[in-house]
Amino acid sequence: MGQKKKKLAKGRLDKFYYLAKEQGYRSRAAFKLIQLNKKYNFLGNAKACLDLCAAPGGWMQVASKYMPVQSLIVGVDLDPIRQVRNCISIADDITTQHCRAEIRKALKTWKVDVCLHDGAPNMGTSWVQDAYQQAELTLHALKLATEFLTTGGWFVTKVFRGPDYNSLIYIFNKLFKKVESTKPQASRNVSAEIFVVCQGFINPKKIDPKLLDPKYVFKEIQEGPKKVDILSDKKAKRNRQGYEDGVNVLFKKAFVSDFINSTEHLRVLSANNQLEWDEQSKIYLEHPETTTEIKECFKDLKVLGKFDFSKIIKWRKEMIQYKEKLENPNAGDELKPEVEDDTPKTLEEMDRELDEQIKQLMENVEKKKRKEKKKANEKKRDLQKRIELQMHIPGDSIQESADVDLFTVRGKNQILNLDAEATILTDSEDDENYEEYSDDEEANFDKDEFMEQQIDKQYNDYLVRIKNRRAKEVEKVSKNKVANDEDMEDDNQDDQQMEDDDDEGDNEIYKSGKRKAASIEATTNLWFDQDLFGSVQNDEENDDDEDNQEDQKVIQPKKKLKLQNQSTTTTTTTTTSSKKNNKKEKSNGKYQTPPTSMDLDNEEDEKDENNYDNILNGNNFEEVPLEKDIEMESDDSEDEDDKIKTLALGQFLLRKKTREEMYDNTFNRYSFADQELPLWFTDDENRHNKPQTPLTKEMVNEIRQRIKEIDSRPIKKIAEAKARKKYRATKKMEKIRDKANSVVDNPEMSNREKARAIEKMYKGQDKTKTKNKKIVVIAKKSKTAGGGSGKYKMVDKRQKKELRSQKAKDKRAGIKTPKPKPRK
Ligand SMILES: C[S@@+](CC[C@H](N)C(=O)[O-])C[C@H]1O[C@@H](n2cnc3c(N)ncnc32)[C@H](O)[C@@H]1O
Repeated sequence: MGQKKKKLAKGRLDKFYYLAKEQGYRSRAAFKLIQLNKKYNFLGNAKACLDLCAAPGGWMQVASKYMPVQSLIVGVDLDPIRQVRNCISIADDITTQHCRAEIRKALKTWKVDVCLHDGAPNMGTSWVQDAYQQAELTLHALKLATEFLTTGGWFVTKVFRGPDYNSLIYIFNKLFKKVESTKPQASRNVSAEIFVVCQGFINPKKIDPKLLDPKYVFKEIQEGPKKVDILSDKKAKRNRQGYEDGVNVLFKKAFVSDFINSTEHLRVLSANNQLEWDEQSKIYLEHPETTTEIKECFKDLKVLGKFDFSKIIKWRKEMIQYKEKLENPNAGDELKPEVEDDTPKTLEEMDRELDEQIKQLMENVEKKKRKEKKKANEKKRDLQKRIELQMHIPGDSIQESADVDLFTVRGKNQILNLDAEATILTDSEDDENYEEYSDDEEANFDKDEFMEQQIDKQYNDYLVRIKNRRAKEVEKVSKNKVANDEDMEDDNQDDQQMEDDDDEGDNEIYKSGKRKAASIEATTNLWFDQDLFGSVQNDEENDDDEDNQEDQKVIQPKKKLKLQNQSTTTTTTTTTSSKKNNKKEKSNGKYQTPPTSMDLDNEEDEKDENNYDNILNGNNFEEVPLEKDIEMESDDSEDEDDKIKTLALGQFLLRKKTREEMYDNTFNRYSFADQELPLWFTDDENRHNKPQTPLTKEMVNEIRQRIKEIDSRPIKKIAEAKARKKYRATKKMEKIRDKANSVVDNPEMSNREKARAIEKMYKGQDKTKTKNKKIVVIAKKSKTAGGGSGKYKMVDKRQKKELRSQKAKDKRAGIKTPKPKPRK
């Protein structure tokens, strides 16, 4: 059990272990030989191979696989080797003479091209002892190799990097032309093993036995290789290959206290194989962090991974703190006063602190304000949406009016307390709202109010100027024309209205009240102008219409009409209003549809002038078309163009982004006719506020084209029938093709017969050809048909019958009937 654990700890079950299992190799060592052979290819041409220390036979399996068939492979090991295909195995100690004789027996007169050695003596005594035993075993293997290797043969051996490594390399170089040390991938990095590939066995006639005597060679080498001059090779090359001495060569250990106290603790970890618990470090053993895992890790540092090292390093940190605590138990308490600094603060510092606190508070207040503002905005947006979704009727809720107030432009009346409403401000909820504003904001309102006053004054002046000009023109006309009573009356009314206007201009309270009333009405109208209320409105209007049928004209407040125009901006559906209707309205000349197209631009000025006239005349009324007309028009079904426009607009509703864009575009801050707007602004707004539909000519054309395509499609049943017909035809053709193929493949038929048969099959399939109907002329009795002069076939019922019976008779008798000649 313990051994198994050790194996797992060293991570022995690596990829080569699994690969060996998968590929049926008896040991993972097989891959070492595979890799060595891949590099040097010593097995490819070898006819005989001697594998020393071969159990359990992994290398033998590889040799058998890579060497040519029927080559000789002999494996020797202390342990018996299970039979490997085409291999001879010997169980013996390679250091003995008996083994030598056994090998000789197995090889007979043969010499081997390759001698392999992967021997590992029983380890576990001490590192130095193990290394020596390994070197000794290698030398024994070399001895056998020199005996059984053919000239130019290969000797591949495992060597442990240790003090005797260089001695071995020295000997190899004496006996082989080329010696190379290599470490195949399959050999673990943590292992001190290395493979030496010696190629080109020199096969000297006489080899000094001392060269292969371990005790002598290793001793002599340590004392100085120059003394060993067995082969009188004076130029002994110094081998620079292999691993440096000192690195992974010797088993090194250090004390745990060294690791903890050293400033180069990482170097201590990397340079040693083990950390030992000395007297000094025993204090750490009591610490709860010194787990058995940590202790195990210290036993073999070379097998540790990154995670283990990080654990050890963490442990070291804790131990240092622990040590400091042990050495100076009051260290923690001494630190406390430094943390809680009770030194009195200077005035400056206190000031700074206060400033910071104030700043923080201010920021919080600002944040709160912003949040409230945002909330109110959201509320308003929500309300607008609710109105849009017809979930809410403006003016119904008290809450809503408060919100609207908060976001409407504050008229001067509210601020200056000039009108009745303004006086109420002092005790109303508006007052509370007003108090929310800071001094700066109040100053801003004062400025705004002043500016508004100025603008209103200028605008009134402008109106007076226009009024005067108009009056002069009227005067001129009246001089040239014969003034009738009606005109006179109108003028008088105009004058009266002008006077009234003037009065109103002076009386802001009156004006504002009137405007407000108009605005409320406008808002109501705007709401009920939506399509949803169309029928209701029409019904009502219808009723009115009945009352006013005789007059043929109805008079509506001017603002209502204007806001009806505005309402087109808030509802997209109004854009689909009938083109026909527009035409009718235009022809009517009394009412114009809301400015839905650019064509109306030219007419706008004229219209505006009329509006101004109305304002000047104090009418505030405008002629509108008959309600009857509107009703009739609205009853008409939508024509093609409107359908197309609706469809095109509908496309914008499909995507969230375009839908919301369109939705947003229909709103502006004046959509609901904010109260207390300056007159000049509302006038201007009415003139320019036009619905902006995102439709383009291309889009409309595209939809039109699409509808055309849909219209041109056949009805479903016909299309299905056609498809069925086509399907049947294709099936039939497929069948014929199969038959034709079988005909083509038929070896018993001649080409001509094949062609004829295929032609017959395809005959009648071409539906494009019209059938030539045979014209049969049946002459009645002796009469000739048609009386034509050309050849024709006479068909006589009796003759036909006779001919048929004659044919049958002839057939039975085996006579070929001649064709009857046509009668002329
Ligand atoms: C690492 S194993 C060899 C694995 C082998 N190359 C393979 O691929 O299966 C080392 C072998 O050397 C053998 N060995 C050690 N000392 C030996 C000796 N003096 N004579 C023969 N075999 C020996 C051990 O019995 C062991 O089976």
